Amino acid sequence: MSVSAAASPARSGPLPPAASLDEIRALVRGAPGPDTDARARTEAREPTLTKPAGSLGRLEELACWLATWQGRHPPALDRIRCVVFAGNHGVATRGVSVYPPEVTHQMVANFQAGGAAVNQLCRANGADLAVIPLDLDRPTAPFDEAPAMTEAEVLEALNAGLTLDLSGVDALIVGEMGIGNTTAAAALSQALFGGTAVDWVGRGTGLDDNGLARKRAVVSAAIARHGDALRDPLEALRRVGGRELAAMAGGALAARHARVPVFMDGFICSAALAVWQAMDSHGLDHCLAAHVSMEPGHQRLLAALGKRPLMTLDMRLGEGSGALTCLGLLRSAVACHVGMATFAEAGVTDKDPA
Ligand SMILES: O=C(O)c1ccc[n+]([C@@H]2O[C@H](COP(=O)([O-])O)[C@@H](O)[C@H]2O)c1
Ligand SMILES: Cc1cc2nc[nH]c2cc1C
Repeated sequence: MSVSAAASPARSGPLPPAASLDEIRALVRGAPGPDTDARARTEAREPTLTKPAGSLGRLEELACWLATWQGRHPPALDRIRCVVFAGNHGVATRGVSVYPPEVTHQMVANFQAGGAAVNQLCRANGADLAVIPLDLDRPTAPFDEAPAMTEAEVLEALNAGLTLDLSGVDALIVGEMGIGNTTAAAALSQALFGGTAVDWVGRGTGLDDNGLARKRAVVSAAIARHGDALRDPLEALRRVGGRELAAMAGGALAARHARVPVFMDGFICSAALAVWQAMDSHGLDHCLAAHVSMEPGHQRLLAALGKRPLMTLDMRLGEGSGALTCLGLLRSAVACHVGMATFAEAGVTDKDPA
């Protein structure tokens, strides 16, 4: 009874690395928009399926959104790629995390050995995993004192995501690991959306009240230190972001160009990708908020981005874990849209047209 499959559009290979931040800006300006034909075909099929109109709630919207941003009808979620980027942060020396920076390296080894949450969640939810450590022996500069990265460094990190090969991939999850990176996410969120450190800074991996006060002071000092330079979103990413944040942003931009929807994970992932929406109000239209994390800044950030999370699971792990956990829901949306019989096929009487 399933809808007949339309030929998938040919996927081009990976994008070449950008040679400058201006080339990144040009990729944002030239990003493809929604596929209105695929959207129209999904919207036309949905009311013919054997259920009361609207009764599958958000699953109906999800099927339509997936088709729109995959650029094909019917949508598919057979091949999900999760890429976890890891980076180290100079700001981690400021007492802003309860874990020491060497945990980043140690967790990368754990990912590679298959022992982390992300490994189990990829297996349980049918996603493949790539782990990309980014210069772990070269932490970024402490950004309350100096820009976290040089232009060459942020470009290299952006390119780690931009050059991902997404051929044949139906959706992308970008995850991260980096001790200290909730401080970077808070500073970047404040740079992009305003407010105060109290609005954006949370306890991360578990700070006590003194630690929280210290972390707020570090973020406030960074915002004051960089001042008006933070008005340019890419410059904000360079000054108060981190390598794994830049790489996740690069991955989401590559996905837009490859017509691959992105399922956003927690606070750090959302802050990194927010750079594209700060540059272009439609820059994250191909990205969906899978869950809202316990880090309080995440709720505020999703509100600023106009995104309603699919689930609230009280998670605050990172690694792409929240997005991976939502895959069953997304696959449910596709399965119903693709596999259900229509009223005509099943001989079920439809409601009277109003
Ligand atoms: O995804 C989230 O919302 C999230 C919230 C709190 C912590 N984390 C993870 O914890 C690490 C950062 O925490 P912290 O306290 O060192 O800044 C980093 O590796 C993240 O993946 C992740
Ligand atoms: C152990 C550990 C695992 C993580 N995974 C993502 N962030 C993390 C932070 C810590 C501390």
